[in-house]
Amino acid sequence: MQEDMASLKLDLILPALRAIVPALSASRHKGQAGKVGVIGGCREYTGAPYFSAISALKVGADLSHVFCTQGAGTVIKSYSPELIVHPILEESYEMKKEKKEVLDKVLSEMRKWLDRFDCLVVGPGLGRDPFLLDCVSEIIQEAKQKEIPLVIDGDGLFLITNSPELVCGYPLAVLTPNVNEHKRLVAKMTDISGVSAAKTKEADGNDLASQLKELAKMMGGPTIVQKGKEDHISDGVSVFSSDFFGSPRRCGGQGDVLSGSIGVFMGWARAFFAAGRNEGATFQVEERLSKNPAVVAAVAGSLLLRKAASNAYVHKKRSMVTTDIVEQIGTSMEELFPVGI
Ligand SMILES: NC(=O)C1=CN([C@@H]2O[C@H](COP(=O)(O)OP(=O)(O)OC[C@H]3O[C@@H](n4cnc5c(N)ncnc54)[C@H](OP(=O)(O)O)[C@@H]3O)[C@@H](O)[C@H]2O)[C@@H](O)CC1
Ligand SMILES: Nc1ncnc2c1ncn2[C@@H]1O[C@H](COP(=O)(O)OP(=O)(O)OP(=O)(O)O)[C@@H](O)[C@H]1O
Ligand SMILES: [Mg+2]
Repeated sequence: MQEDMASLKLDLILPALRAIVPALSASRHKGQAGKVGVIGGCREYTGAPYFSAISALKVGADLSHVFCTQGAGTVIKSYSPELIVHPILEESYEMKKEKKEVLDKVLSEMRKWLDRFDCLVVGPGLGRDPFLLDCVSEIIQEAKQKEIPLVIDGDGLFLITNSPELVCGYPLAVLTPNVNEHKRLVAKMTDISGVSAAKTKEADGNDLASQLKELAKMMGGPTIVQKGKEDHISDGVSVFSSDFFGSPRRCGGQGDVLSGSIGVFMGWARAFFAAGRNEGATFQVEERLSKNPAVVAAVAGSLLLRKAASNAYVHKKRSMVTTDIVEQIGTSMEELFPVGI
């Protein structure tokens, strides 16, 4: 383990994490517990944006939207009546109008909603169509101007690996790379920074955790959750490892549950910090838990996903799939963040 990496103790961090979760109360209106937008869903992938968006609702957001392509829209709607689905994106192969016209239309549709979101999750099942990614780059830039938090996952990481300037310097971004995505990001950033060939070679090695803080520093703002057997989380200042619970099943889609969950915690943590409530006694319990809301949200999301995966595994063992994890989010939330505390 890296020297300055803090291994979090559950009993010490739980009071602080519980403090950011809003109370349930009849005096709160719809939307106050969170509105999340997921940008993803294309010809190939409809499961990933669904997992991310439905997880956001089950963690406790009031509204969860998906922005996807036409073809994916009907499919995602059929998975769940809970999601608000906007089939506004277009891939090159299905485009019948000029690119500029389509881009303007996508942006004008997106602008109707953008201000309302507490967080945008960009990338689960987005695909890699170049035109679609150009549209998403524009959306990211508008979201940044409005200071909307971003969780970047899946093909969103492919996009920002090719164009890191989209998120470098933006502290309201959380990047959630898996091992492959992390290696690609390290290679790109070391290349840009002119780090020596020897260092770049390190990016191919297994010691990814030790590169994490350096990577986060190079990106100068975003918090990075490097997913794996343990999740390592860094904003370039602190590095935490989250090795709570988890399961030995590696079915696809667990990262999508994580991204949607972090999206909700990000909105909650930001509101909590903005109100200055992190200065209170509860939040001092674990001094080492960061004062950066993005890090707090990442730690909470990782803890929850790993708890839900562990619970699902107890019931389903080898047949456990991501739908089983989604079903366990409610129980896991209640075990970690009981209503009424
Ligand atoms: N149901 C759905 O709709 C889902 C859709 N999804 C969406 O798919 C899109 C692409 O995402 P991705 O994760 O498949 O792409 P990427 O990271 O390039 O991995 C590709 C290959 O790399 C390998 N590999 C992966 N992890 C590794 C590891 N830890 N250690 C070592 N190797 C590892 C492994 O290769 P293999 O073992 O097959 O050779 C893997 O197959 C993205 O939009 C995402 O959101 C998913 O969310 C799942 C559910
Ligand atoms: N070897 C492991 N042991 C225990 N938990 C793991 C392991 N690998 C990943 N996880 C958990 O699963 C989560 C998702 O990580 P994973 O590497 O599967 O992401 P991903 O490839 O992006 O997933 P997805 O299939 O959704 O795209 C991590 O946050 C981590 O908590
Ligand atoms: Mg993924």
